[in-house]
Amino acid sequence: MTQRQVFPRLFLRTSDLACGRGGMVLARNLALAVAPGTGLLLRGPNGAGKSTLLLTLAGLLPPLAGTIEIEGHDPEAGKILHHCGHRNAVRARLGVAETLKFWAAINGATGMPAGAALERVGLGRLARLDAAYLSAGQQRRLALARLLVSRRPLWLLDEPSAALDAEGQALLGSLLEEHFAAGGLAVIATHDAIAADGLATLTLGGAA
Ligand SMILES: Nc1ncnc2c1ncn2[C@@H]1O[C@H](COP(=O)(O)OP(=O)(O)OP(=O)(O)O)[C@@H](O)[C@H]1O
Repeated sequence: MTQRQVFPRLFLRTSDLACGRGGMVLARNLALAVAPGTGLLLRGPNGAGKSTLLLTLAGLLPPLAGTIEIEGHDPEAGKILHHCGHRNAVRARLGVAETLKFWAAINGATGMPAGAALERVGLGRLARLDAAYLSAGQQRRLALARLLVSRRPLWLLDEPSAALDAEGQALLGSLLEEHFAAGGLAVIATHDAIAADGLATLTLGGAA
């Protein structure tokens, strides 16, 4: 889908970045450069540090060295990133649409209405179901819908295609391409092939 540029032109850059946790350095000397309308796939074996790098970029873990810069970011413009971890943040006894409205209230209802976002990810007919009853792939789709109800330019996605069927994987690719067409950026940890234009790859080392 063609979409006009809606985000400010942001560049994510790191310089000599090192990240790790539990006393371990997992990656060092990272010079990432992610331009508007593009994404970076993080690959590498289990334990290589992909999730750790995403958490560091999200500001949820401190860098061990180096800097992370978002060029072009106006601090007055509000939050710029979504960090979507590999858990889906679904609570029992909250309906599917209610869950999404909850996230829109927390993160800002700046994107699609919840109903439209559910339709977009293929969950429209399940809007009233208890979200805890969703299958693993459906919960992953609900997590993707969170990206749509609150518009933010930088998506940091940890295993976004886990449990998705082939149609869900194609959906993920098209959501990324729409995000890129709007000038958004993404960094994605994955073991899967993600089919979207505008993706480069960084492989992290480390032992399984
Ligand atoms: N809180 C913690 N304290 C100590 N070590 C941790 C902690 N959390 C993760 N680790 C370790 O950090 C290393 C990197 O984990 P991380 O989740 O970043 O890897 P990953 O590349 O995302 O792996 P996977 O492909 O399995 O998802 C692992 O060896 C893990 O055991």
